[in-house]
Amino acid sequence: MDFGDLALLQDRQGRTYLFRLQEGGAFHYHRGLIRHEDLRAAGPGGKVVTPHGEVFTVHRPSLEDYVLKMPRATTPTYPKDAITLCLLLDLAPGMRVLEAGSGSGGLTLFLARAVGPTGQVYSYEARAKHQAQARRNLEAYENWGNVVWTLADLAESELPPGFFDAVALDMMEPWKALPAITPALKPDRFLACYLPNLTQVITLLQAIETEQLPYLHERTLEVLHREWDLRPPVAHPRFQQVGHTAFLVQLRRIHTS
Ligand SMILES: C[S@@+](CC[C@H](N)C(=O)[O-])C[C@H]1O[C@@H](n2cnc3c(N)ncnc32)[C@H](O)[C@@H]1O
Repeated sequence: MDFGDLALLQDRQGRTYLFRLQEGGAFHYHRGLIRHEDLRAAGPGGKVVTPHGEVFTVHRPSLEDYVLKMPRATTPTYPKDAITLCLLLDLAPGMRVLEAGSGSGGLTLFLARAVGPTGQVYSYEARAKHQAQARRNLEAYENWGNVVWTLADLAESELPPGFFDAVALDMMEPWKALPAITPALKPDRFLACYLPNLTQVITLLQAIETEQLPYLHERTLEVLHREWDLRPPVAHPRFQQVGHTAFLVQLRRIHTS
């Protein structure tokens, strides 16, 4: 861990602080100051103690840490959902995955890691400001050199036929983009949508039925993590939990009859 690297500090209560180490820099805490030089010396997995005796552990931020704390243009796909989308899309190294919208780049980071340097993420975004933030976030954390950014409305875009192994949609009205996307997705491969509202899920499924689009609705699910507070003799579910984030809809492309 060196100057210029991202560091995550964690206090004894589990609160975390994300920042970049700078030569001459300092982390200002209400109970004392910690020099970045001391964090560099402690290294990942090490400990530092403030002049007031406050103990922090030093870490490299995981992808989950980073996405939850990175600067935002829009709310990123929640990490528990992003990793489940990779499962629902059956992603593997070397695959080509289409994504919209880029938003803050949270899901892009997970997709890029899943398909790896031999794969490619084609990330579409309609708003320049959002795309710029997504690009900055990817650059700031991890760049496999495998993301192609396109500033365009996906519903209006021309896509190469039978080109993508998977499609991930985190956008308000994904059904509007299905006519453009469908010929571009390989048969028997997956399209998954991240939809906060059940009304969106219903509209999506109705559009598939009324427009007779070639998809099987495999499943719709929610990802629920129930965290526990374990400090014996205290041992119970945490009083504050992440509640609803979104519904994940898994569709499988079939042949047109
Ligand atoms: C909730 S955000 C996506 C967040 C992103 N998944 C992340 O993890 O940071 C939705 C984004 O979709 C974009 N969007 C909506 N409709 C679109 C379309 N038809 N084509 C391209 N982008 C679109 C919006 O501008 C917005 O930035």
